[in-house]
Amino acid sequence: MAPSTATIKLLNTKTRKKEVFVPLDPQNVRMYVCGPTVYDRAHLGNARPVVVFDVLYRLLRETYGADHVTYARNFTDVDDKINATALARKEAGAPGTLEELVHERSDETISWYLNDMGELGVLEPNHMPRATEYIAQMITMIQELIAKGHAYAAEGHVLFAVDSWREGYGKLSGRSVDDMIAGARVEVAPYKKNPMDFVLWKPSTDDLPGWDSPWGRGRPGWHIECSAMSLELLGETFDIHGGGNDLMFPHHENEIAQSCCAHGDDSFAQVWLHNEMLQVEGKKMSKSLGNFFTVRDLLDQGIPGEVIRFVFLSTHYRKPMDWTEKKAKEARQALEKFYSVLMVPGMYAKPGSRSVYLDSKIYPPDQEIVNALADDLNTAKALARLHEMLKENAPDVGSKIVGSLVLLGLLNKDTDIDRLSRPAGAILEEDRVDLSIHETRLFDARQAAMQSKDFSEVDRLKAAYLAAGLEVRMSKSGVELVPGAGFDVTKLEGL
Ligand SMILES: Nc1ncnc2c1ncn2[C@@H]1O[C@H](COP(=O)(O)OP(=O)(O)OP(=O)(O)O)[C@@H](O)[C@H]1O
Ligand SMILES: [Zn+2]
Repeated sequence: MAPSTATIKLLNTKTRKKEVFVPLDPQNVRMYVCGPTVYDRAHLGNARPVVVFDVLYRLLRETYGADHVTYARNFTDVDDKINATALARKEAGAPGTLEELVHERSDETISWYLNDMGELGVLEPNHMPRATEYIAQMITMIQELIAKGHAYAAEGHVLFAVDSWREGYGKLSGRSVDDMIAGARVEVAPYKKNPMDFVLWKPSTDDLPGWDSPWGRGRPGWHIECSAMSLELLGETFDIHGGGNDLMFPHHENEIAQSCCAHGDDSFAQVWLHNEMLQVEGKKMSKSLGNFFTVRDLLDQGIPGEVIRFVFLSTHYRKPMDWTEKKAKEARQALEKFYSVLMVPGMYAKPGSRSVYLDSKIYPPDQEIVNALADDLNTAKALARLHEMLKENAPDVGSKIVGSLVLLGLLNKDTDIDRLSRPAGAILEEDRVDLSIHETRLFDARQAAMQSKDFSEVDRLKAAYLAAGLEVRMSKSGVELVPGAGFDVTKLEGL
């Protein structure tokens, strides 16, 4: 693809200025984004940075070429909350050691996360490191920090000595160490030399996950994970570091302190980008406040992922936003219009199918949309431009809409462009064929059960069909499966 030529400008939290983005190496533009702690389903707030940085990833790929961008987003799989879930399962009688249950919980949460984010049209990053796979690198970095006088061991812990880097600490978030100490109300652990010192390593109990280290069996602190993984995957310096603005202090401030002190210069990330929070009645949506709903909740209510993504894109990433039904409705209507432009069989839509030809053809996006994104990810402006394009009569406007929707992550080769305009539960010819297979299967199972008197397979199938939103009508002459409003054909897969 011929890369488009827009100059990218980004508002750098570090300098508080909108700056022209100049990559360290245009052949390999590198971005690191702090990923989730994998203890439970992602709530809608957690999805906001994922979508925001996916838009940036797509823009960078468009600008520098898809093979010239490296994006890493981690999974934090060392955490008390994961341990607590595993412990609860163990107490409820689940088989396996606590360590195995911890691993199982992380695996399960990661697969939910990737599925849910996939529904929002999010591309998978090039690297998705799990903290537990980089413990050796973390230990090495901690040893370097101790050797350089930036960290000290005490009572099985290792702490970063904030006093050793007063000149740099607090710059990102705009705080001075003295103010921070004055404002600190936390009870200070006796092994800390300074109340602001933070944990690099801490002891672990025998039944919980832990690793051998020069300071005894223990586990890493959260901040060192990102410093070690970004170093390993992207190098000492890289272009962009992102995350929600709730991470700016202390997490990102601490990452900077660790990395700059370990590397011995003040390089690390060139540009820091922070998204604002998704809110509920003026407060951050968060697990601890309990004011959350998950991405999966919305998908289960029949709100397509594209609609959720569209709602995110309608607000600039640096502004707080909330989720409302009105926004979802408007997003759905807008997408319906854009997709309807594409339903020209043989042109964009595959004949007799609901998806778009994207495998073989490349549609360049509209330049004004690229420009809007290049201007500190002005997604709202990009969407406004899409609306304008609907009114244009130019012969290539359809292909530009396709290209722009692809760039925005609102269209891919699997998108069912007809879905939004179909009434909920409406069944297409292709799906009917599937149902007749299932009807025959249930019928045969019942015939067999009459002989064997073992109805377990019949019960299993019936339960699965009900769960997929089908009404099961059984009579002597046959079986009929009737889709209800909540029918979800994907739930029949793998039966
Ligand atoms: N309400 C929100 N709006 C936008 N981003 C959020 C919100 N809540 C968390 N994030 C972001 O989600 C990502 C994952 O964060 P993390 O795993 O720490 O969240 P969590 O502990 O599950 O969430 P919570 O903040 O609800 O306790 C981070 O980049 C964080 O900034
Ligand atoms: Zn991080």
